[in-house]
Amino acid sequence: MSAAMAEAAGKTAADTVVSVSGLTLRFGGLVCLSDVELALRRGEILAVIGPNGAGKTSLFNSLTGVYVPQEGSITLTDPDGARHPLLGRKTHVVNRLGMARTFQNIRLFGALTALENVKIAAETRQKSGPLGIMFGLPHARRNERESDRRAHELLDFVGMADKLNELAASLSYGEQRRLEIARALATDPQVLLLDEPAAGTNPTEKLELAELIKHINRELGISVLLIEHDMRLVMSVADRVTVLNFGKVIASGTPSEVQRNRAVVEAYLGAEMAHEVLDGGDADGGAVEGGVPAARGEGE
Ligand SMILES: Nc1ncnc2c1ncn2[C@@H]1O[C@H](COP(=O)(O)OP(=O)(O)OP(=O)(O)O)[C@@H](O)[C@H]1O
Repeated sequence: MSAAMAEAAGKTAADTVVSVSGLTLRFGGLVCLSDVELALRRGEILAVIGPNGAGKTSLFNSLTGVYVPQEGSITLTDPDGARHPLLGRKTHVVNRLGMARTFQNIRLFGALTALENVKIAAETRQKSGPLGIMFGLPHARRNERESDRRAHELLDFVGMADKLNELAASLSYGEQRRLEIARALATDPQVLLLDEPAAGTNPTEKLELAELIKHINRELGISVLLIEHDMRLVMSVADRVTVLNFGKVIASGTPSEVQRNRAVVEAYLGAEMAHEVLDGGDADGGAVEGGVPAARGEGE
């Protein structure tokens, strides 16, 4: 292979940061994910949407080592083209390789401050163990200063510089979601997986969140995989959308393409409504916006 060809091949490999192929996950007789194909391109925001129970969180759990699907492959590719198979890897290994996530149900240390929550995550990137810290070894003190600096920087980045010393449990829902994002960023990921980051937030917080997601993507160059029910948020931030229904990918494309995709509209609204929406019938009362429901209530 010529140098130019090798470079071109390398470039192609590096263009996709996470590639999922033939992924099948079963729980007993229940097929939760079925032959899922998905590619997250480097530098993009890809939304994964689908009705309740479609398999979105199970996909995230599979990507981050919480679940081990029976079939298929998940590959993370570094910017230099190095490829890491992720299937069956432990969650902390997946994280160290560059995948960080937030959770549908916020998981913070409620009794610790915002700063401490982020520092703990930053420290997972460092090598000094508890003994180094206990004996106050110079490298441990340096690391402590570094994680402190990084935590300040990230809390500032997510707009929480004035909340450093507040206990996580005392923060508003929107602030807790931001804190979770800062904590995920502290592990220096190349991919950020956000599981329903807008759940429980108010309209102003949703707008701020959309800005933050775009900011993370553009300023930090982090590729984002986003599960979200709020279609306005999805449509405003996603470069592309992949749609799951009953564990299967039923569509992939730009937001406007999937919004008008018949299989997608049927999955959300049923065949009859889809006919009315897509074929010019009376959609009745503005419950839909361009096909897919504009936003769904919390806790669905
Ligand atoms: N550990 C498990 N054991 C058994 N079944 C599971 C498990 N995890 C998920 N499932 C099932 O897999 C299916 C997909 O669930 P999942 O939570 O991934 O859907 P989702 O698209 O994230 O839904 P939602 O939008 O409601 O969060 C559901 O039927 C769920 O009950």
